[in-house]
Amino acid sequence: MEKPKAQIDYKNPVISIRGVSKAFEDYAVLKGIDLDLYQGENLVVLGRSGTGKSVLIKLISGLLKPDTGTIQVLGQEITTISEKELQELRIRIGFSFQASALYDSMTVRKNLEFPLVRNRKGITRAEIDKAVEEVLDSVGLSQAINQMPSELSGGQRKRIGIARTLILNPEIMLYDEPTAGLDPITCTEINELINQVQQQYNTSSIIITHDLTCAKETGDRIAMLLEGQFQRVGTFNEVFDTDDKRVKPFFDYNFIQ
Ligand SMILES: Nc1ncnc2c1ncn2[C@@H]1O[C@H](COP(=O)(O)OP(=O)(O)OP(=O)(O)O)[C@@H](O)[C@H]1O
Repeated sequence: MEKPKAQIDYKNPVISIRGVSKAFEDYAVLKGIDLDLYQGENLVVLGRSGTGKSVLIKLISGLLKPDTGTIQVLGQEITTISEKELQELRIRIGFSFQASALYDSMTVRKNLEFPLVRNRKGITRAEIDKAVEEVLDSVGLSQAINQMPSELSGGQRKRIGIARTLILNPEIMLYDEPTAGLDPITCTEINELINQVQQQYNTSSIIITHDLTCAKETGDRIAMLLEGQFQRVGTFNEVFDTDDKRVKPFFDYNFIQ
């Protein structure tokens, strides 16, 4: 799959992380990391299990505080803002987590309405219907509007989960393991959807994964987290064009071209 060319503003970071460290007890997970996510970019964070990818997402969303360093998100310093400012900022960020977290007892329509009704006070019935129809069309599942989540495949549930995030028009998307547990064809469809979202919604995204096909198909840049630091950052080919003994096996084991 050829990735469509994205409009990326490399002068405008929407997330800027500097010197961030995080330890639990005496176990140092992140050891002074620096990372920028640029406007319009898909940035893939790659790393083995337990390297701190989820900790990174929690730091960016303000669920965890770093021991040292600064984290600017959409121009605000997340480590020092108030709880109210943090709540407002989080509405501008879309979270697509491993478990799509749909409400099993609600139809697709109701699942999609939920974030709108909760976060957009005064929204009218007609506006809600229009937003639901538009977002379902974007993820290619208009026909599923009255279905229950249990009637959908894993890939379809993933799409609805992404739609539920997109309905609030987030400026930043955080995808945590978007292809986990999906078959290879469905993985490719989700990768295409991530690229389509980048184009259509002009989002800047961090995609956390250890799926190298996902990394290759979606990432404008890849940041490889190894031993608590981003050891390699660049395009897919730049990151893997190395004899680094910590990187090579990752490629050889995971990826068959
Ligand atoms: N709240 C916590 N308290 C103690 N240790 C934690 C906490 N959160 C994370 N850790 C530890 O930090 C390390 C990194 O965890 P993290 O969940 O970020 O890994 P990951 O890279 O996301 O892994 P995976 O790909 O398996 O999800 C792990 O060793 C984990 O045990």
